[in-house]
Amino acid sequence: MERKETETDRAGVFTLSAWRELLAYARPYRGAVVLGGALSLLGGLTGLVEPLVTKELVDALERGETVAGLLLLLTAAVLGSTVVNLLGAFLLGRTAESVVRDARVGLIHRILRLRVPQFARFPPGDLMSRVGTDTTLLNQAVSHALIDSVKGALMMIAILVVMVVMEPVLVLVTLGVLGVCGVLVGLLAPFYTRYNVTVQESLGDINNTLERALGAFRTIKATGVERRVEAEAVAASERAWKYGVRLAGMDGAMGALALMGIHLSFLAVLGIGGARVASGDTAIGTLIAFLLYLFYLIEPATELIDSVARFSAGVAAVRRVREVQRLDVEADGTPTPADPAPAAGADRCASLRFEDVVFRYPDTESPVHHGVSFDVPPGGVTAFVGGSGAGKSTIFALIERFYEPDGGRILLDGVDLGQWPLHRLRSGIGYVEQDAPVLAGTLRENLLLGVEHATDDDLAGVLASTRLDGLVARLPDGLDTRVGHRGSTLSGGERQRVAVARALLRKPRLLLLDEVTSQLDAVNELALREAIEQAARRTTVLVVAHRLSTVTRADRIVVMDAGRVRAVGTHRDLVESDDLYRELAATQLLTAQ
Ligand SMILES: Nc1ncnc2c1ncn2[C@@H]1O[C@H](COP(=O)(O)OP(=O)(O)OP(=O)(O)O)[C@@H](O)[C@H]1O
Repeated sequence: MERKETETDRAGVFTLSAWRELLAYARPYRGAVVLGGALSLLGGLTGLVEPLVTKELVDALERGETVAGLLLLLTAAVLGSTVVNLLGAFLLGRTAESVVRDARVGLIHRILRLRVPQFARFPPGDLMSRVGTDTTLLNQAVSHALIDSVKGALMMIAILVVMVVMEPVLVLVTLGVLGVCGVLVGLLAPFYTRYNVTVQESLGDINNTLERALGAFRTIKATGVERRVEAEAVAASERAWKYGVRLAGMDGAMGALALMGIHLSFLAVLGIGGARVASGDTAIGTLIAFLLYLFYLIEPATELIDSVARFSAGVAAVRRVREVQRLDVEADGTPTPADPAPAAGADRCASLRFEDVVFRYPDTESPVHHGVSFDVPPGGVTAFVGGSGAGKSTIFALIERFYEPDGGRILLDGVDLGQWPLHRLRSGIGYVEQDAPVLAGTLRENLLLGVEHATDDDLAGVLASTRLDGLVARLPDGLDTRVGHRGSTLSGGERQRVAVARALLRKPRLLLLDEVTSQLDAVNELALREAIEQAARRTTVLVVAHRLSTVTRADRIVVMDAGRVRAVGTHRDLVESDDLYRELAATQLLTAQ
């Protein structure tokens, strides 16, 4: 599968700006981060008292003194550091979870409000993996990379300071050995980053492949391409496995290097320190305490190395999350509770006017509309007919403001569409898309989508007019029957009628119906046509239809041809005046009505 070049590919991952982006996520929680970090540090520092007390204890034993007080102090230090560590870890863990929640909430908010052209840039599977997997990696980056690296570095500094105070010569020995291991880890780090990015991209590829296939499950089966889809997903899984294994190897190597460094330092300190004890330059208690501190370095050193790993995974995730957050969203597409009630006159039929509208879809060569003009007075049925690709559905997409025209004007009730608050505009429109989508859930949920306030009488009336009442009576749980993924347990015609019923329940001022009778039998088509004509008494209805039989009774018919309005009139007018329409009528209706 072809993969788009992402910002992550172009920018590399170990950049300063990546750190800044991570910090930006943690900024709202800086209080908690500082307190949690301070507690963790304090816990670590409290633990550092233990070797010092141990040294005192050994010295006291050597001098034959009583050690009960020191033992009590030691116990208090252990308990104190445990409690403080626990509090710190909880606070930091909670912060990391909060950062993930914020990122998810932000992404969900943004994705649902994306402008339609922006949404088309990302496959849904990719967007979902950004909300799910990438935000989880963010947790790792914040809790491990950001916090643990700072904490680990501070702890190491604190421990080294204590060690310098105790025995500077042995610190030099320790740093020499640890330095060599640190350089080796540094050499491995870029590989770790690269492997991590590949694993994440491969996971995204699996998601995309499956999402594409599961979205058209029956087509995949009917065309027999299960093996090909499987091969694509398996190839991506293999790639994730291959690089995952390399990462596991790197993880092991980096951890082993850190441990080896500590152990080699231990041996070097034991050798050189032992000689210094023998020569009387160092007390035995000091050497024991020093060696204990050396082992205390294991935790912060491992934390630091772990942060490198988590950070490299997290930065790519941050960038993928940010890519979505930078996309354009609609300013006011959804109503808020504070929005005022609909304006006076909102129950009137809408009037519509297209004035010389020019429109080209983003990233396409030529316009779809080359100066489309027509007038629709309030009420009645206006039908759009014309060849496939003439630009009929695009008219509806422009009315809903999924796209903005490149030229000309569209006026609703005499007001330019751009002047309408988006949610106010859409709340007055009932729109049924060409493939009449039905969502997973119950029939009732589908019908009441966006019209939760509809009364039982409204519902019963609409069910009767769309002839869905018979279906509801047959279903085991009536309106509460689940309709499957994308309404898969309904027939095509039933799905169309559910979509129309949902639009009618909105009691719209403008009803846009795109090919809503294509899958209906003659009886249901006639019934739906009557329901639409009834609705046209209180609503302005626009329909796109391929079958002329469905629109011959329309109040006006707009004939479109290659992005232009060719003629407008009633069926009778057009049969007389327009060649293309007459031809369509002759082939479809056989006899002009
Ligand atoms: N999102 C899109 N991006 C790019 N081009 C598009 C997009 N949607 C439609 N088009 C193109 O715009 C042209 C007009 O499409 P439109 O859906 O408006 O035609 P139509 O008259 O409704 O056709 P049909 O009767 O087949 O549904 C077509 O050539 C189509 O390929």
